[in-house]
Amino acid sequence: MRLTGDPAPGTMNSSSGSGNFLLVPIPEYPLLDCLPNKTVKIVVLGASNVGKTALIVRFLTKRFIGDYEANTGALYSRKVTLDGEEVSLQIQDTPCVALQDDAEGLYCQEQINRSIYWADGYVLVFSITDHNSYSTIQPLYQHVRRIHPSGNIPVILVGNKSDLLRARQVSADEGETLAASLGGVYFEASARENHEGVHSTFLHLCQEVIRALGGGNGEKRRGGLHLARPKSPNMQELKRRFRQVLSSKVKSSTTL
Ligand SMILES: Nc1nc2c(ncn2[C@@H]2O[C@H](COP(=O)(O)OP(=O)(O)OP(=O)(O)O)[C@@H](O)[C@H]2O)c(=O)[nH]1
Repeated sequence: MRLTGDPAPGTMNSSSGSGNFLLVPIPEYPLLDCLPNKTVKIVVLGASNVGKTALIVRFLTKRFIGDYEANTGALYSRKVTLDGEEVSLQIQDTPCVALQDDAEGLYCQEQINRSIYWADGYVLVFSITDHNSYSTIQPLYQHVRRIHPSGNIPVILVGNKSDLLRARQVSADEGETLAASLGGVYFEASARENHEGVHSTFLHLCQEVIRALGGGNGEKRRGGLHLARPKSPNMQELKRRFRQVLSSKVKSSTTL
């Protein structure tokens, strides 16, 4: 989901009256500031209501948010320190995916396909309280594979809402078995109750991505379907600002 009344992609609303609502801005920085060869692009994917937005927000802000509106796919940018080195991290939230009636194919918006193509690493999320959301993971992974048919795909599987043990429909064993079949690691997490668990989950994936990229983005796999980078409002805004800066530079150099 998208944050209610999100004033600008990449920032958090600061005017909501909800007690549960987060008031802390997520710092955004221009693409030009991205560290060369040190940009990690992650996409968070999963069925409806599993806690994709809640996990991202928890990771970036240490806070849990309760109020949302439908997710339109915000992109969050952050600098993080990994193993003592600064890395530019971009995390793409996505609208939900759903299984088709035959339970094999996926309803997956074009915007999500773009995000999958763009990303270096994948957080596949289900809710431990919703077996259907677990069932979407395997087809979802196959879908990612179709877009990136060759190469290593850094992926982690997250069983969210681990605070709701009494409502559990998916066992930890099922999570681990599925993660192993995808070639990733399984994490159980609670965006609601535990920041540390969520934090180490995302950091693990960042490290996997850096390893897979071999320290440089230039080597990124290119075998798959060619799709443009996702057009999140955040990216549009950054492009607009970039154009603005360029045109002001041109103007000032021509007036000299
Ligand atoms: N108990 C509990 N509730 C959670 C947790 N994470 C998220 N929720 C709640 O689950 C609901 C869905 O969370 P979202 O983060 O919006 O889920 P989403 O996957 O982005 O949802 P879509 O927009 O439908 O794709 C919200 O009511 C959250 O408050 C969790 O760890 N524990």
